[in-house]
Formats: sequence, C-alpha cells, structure tokens
Amino acid sequence: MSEALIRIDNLTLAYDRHPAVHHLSGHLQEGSLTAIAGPNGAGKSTLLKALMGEIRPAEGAIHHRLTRHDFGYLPQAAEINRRFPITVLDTVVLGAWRRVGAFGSIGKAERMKAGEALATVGLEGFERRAIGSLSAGQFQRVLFARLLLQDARVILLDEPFTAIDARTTRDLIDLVAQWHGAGRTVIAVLHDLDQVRQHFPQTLLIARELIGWGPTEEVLTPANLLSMRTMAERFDEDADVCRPDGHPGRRAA
Ligand SMILES: Nc1ncnc2c1ncn2[C@@H]1O[C@H](COP(=O)(O)OP(=O)(O)OP(=O)(O)O)[C@@H](O)[C@H]1O
Repeated sequence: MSEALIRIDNLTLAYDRHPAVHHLSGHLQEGSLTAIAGPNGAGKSTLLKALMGEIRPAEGAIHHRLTRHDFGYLPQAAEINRRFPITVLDTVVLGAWRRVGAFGSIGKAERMKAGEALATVGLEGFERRAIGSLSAGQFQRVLFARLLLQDARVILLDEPFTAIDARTTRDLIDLVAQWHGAGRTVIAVLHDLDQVRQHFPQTLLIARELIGWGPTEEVLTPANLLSMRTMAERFDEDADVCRPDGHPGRRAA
C-alpha cells in the first residue's frame, strides 16, 4: 500500500483546554474522497482547521509534508462575510493568490482562468456582479470556482451543500467527482448521510472521539450511528484534556 498523504496520531484538539476532538488516529491516502460525518459539535470543523495547520494539537500530531498552499478550503457559509464590496470575478481571482504568492502579480491569464472557472460552475456573465447580490447557491458556485482556480492538492469542504438547492448540489457534487477523478484528495464535512453513501467512498465518523474510519458502507452501520447518537448526548463542554496516561484530566473549576 502507498504511503499515507496525511497521518493522524493520537490527536487531541482543544479550545482553552476543553477538547473538541479526542485521541484520533488514522490516515488519508492521496487521491482519496472522504466524508467527515457526525453530530453538531462533534469536532468536524475543528479537525479540518487542524489539518490545514490553523489549530495546533493539544496532544498528538498530524504528519504530512504539505504546506498551507497545498490546501484549498471552503469554510462554512456562516463564516463568510458577503458584505465585503468585491465582484464575483475578483473573488474567484483570489484563488490564484495562494498560487502566485502575496508578492506575485495576477495577470490577464489568471483573470481569464477565473472567467473559465466561472463558466465551469455555470456562472458565465456574473463576473461584474457584487458577491452580496448573489443567492446562496450562486455564491457557493463562486467559491467552487475559486477552488478550481486555486488548483490545490488537498481540498477541504465544510458543509458545502448546506442550504443549497438540489440542482446546484448535483452540479457541485459533479465537480467534487471530477477532482477525485483527477487524483485530488478531497475531504468534506457532511450531514446528509444519503449523500455520503452515494458519493463518498470513505467516511470518518466522529463524535469528538473516533467512531469509525474506512469504507463508507463499513462505517455507516446502524451500530456506529447508535454509538454516535449516544456519545453526542454525553458531550461535556467542561471536560478537560486527558492526562498523558489517557485518563480524564482535572475538570475546569
Ligand atoms: N473558536 C472556538 N472557541 C471555543 N470553542 C470552540 C470554537 N470553535 C468550536 N468550538 C467548540 O468545539 C466543539 C466542536 O466544534 P466544531 O465546530 O468543530 O464541531 P462540528 O462538528 O463542526 O459542528 P457542526 O456540525 O455544528 O458545525 C464545540 O463544542 C464548539 O462549541
């Protein structure tokens, strides 16, 4: 078997020492297409941010030889400020900045590529519109066009199809399949388990602790889904990170 692209070793992620992800281990192969599923507050977004290096492990480690520029990231819609006065084309062009670097110059070629990416996502003619004037689905298409321009080796998508209509979802899932076909590594946080079963060969099921990670049909079993719900009911927002021996640490006063 080929060497893993990303290896996660006994990873604990915490905010102010309250763990959002506990003792997670596993690996991602290059070219894999993986869904991260789990209840609200399970640590899914936190894990994506840690993969990119935005959150440092409280314990354990994430091993890879990638840089921040190798990651394309689509945040949850709620994290994006759409009031920023910027056009659709310039938003897509931002995808190229990561590639050319902060001191590189964005030329005509990049702007043309941005126009092509917009056409690919079905938004030809939208170039000069302000992003604030778009529908949620149109804006999500713009963000996918930006990812196309970014041309990243690893693509991280946080709830990419939430509040998006069926047609847009289908088009964007097709893009994900194309990335996968082209050998990109794609990881998407998803809540719709039917979508996961249909389109994602690998699943990481998490409820702060790992429940299952592997082929989707082996992970999304009734037993695992029951464990997930039981663990979610017991989420303890005041838990402290474990001691190095793996036993629960002191609880916050
Ligand atoms: N910036 C932060 N500061 C403090 N706690 C945070 C922060 N971000 C997330 N958390 C907490 O970490 C835990 C995991 O949150 P996270 O957003 O990773 O979960 P999630 O699985 O992505 O949830 P959802 O499905 O609701 O988006 C939650 O208890 C959350 O309140």
